[in-house]
Amino acid sequence: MNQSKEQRILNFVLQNAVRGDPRSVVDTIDRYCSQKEWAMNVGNEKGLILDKTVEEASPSVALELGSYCGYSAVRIGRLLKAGARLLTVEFNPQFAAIAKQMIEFAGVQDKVKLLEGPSEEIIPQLKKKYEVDTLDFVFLDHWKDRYTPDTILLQECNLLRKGSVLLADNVIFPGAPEFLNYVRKSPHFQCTNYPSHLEYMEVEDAMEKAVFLG
Ligand SMILES: O=C(NCCc1nnc(-c2ccc3[nH]cnc3c2)[nH]1)c1cc(-c2ccc(F)cc2)cc(O)c1O
Ligand SMILES: [Mg+2]
Repeated sequence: MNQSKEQRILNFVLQNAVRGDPRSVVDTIDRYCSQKEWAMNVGNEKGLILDKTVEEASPSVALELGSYCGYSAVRIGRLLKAGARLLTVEFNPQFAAIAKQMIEFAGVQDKVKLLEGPSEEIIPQLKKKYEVDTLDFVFLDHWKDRYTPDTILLQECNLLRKGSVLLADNVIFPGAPEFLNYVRKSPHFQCTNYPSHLEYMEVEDAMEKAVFLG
């Protein structure tokens, strides 16, 4: 049975990156996806915006929606301070299996935990089952039509506190117009747009930061 693209990306990392070195895993995925097969990792250009936002937020507890191959989980995990943790949600079992191996190879498995299931099921479990009080940082990179309902769900579950930082990928391409409209109109969010490009392409894209005001 021929391999999936995600399996090919993982194999390329296992053969070409340095085990335990998150930077080499991220760079190796970017090399493969820019030279051989495009894939929907956040990429290095938007990845630098992600890095800066994570460093500024310096989260103790972070959530990622949409693990895919684990590229941004590794990217975020490498920046977390001692004792901090990232919970990353993936509902596609094939993607989850790849992401888990990517996270372990990169050596960030002590900081990053992959939760398998739909975000609408996992988010309401975060407090009780995963011992989360509030989230300091949320990276939205899953299905674009889930950004708004999940942002509302995070509020309903009291998972955001004054200063919680949401960062959303792809608000231009593929686009998340409803989410932009929601957070920019809401008195509970302070928004900033970061123009960029679609990963590995010269197509316009952007990330949106929305800080919860309480
Ligand atoms: O669909 C995307 N990302 C989402 C994957 C995912 N990985 N996991 C989930 C999940 C996780 C928990 C969930 N719970 C409920 N739905 C869920 C969906 N979704 C995506 C697509 C593109 C893209 C650009 C240009 C094209 F021509 C085609 C595609 C670019 C990007 O940067 C993306 O992030
Ligand atoms: Mg994305």
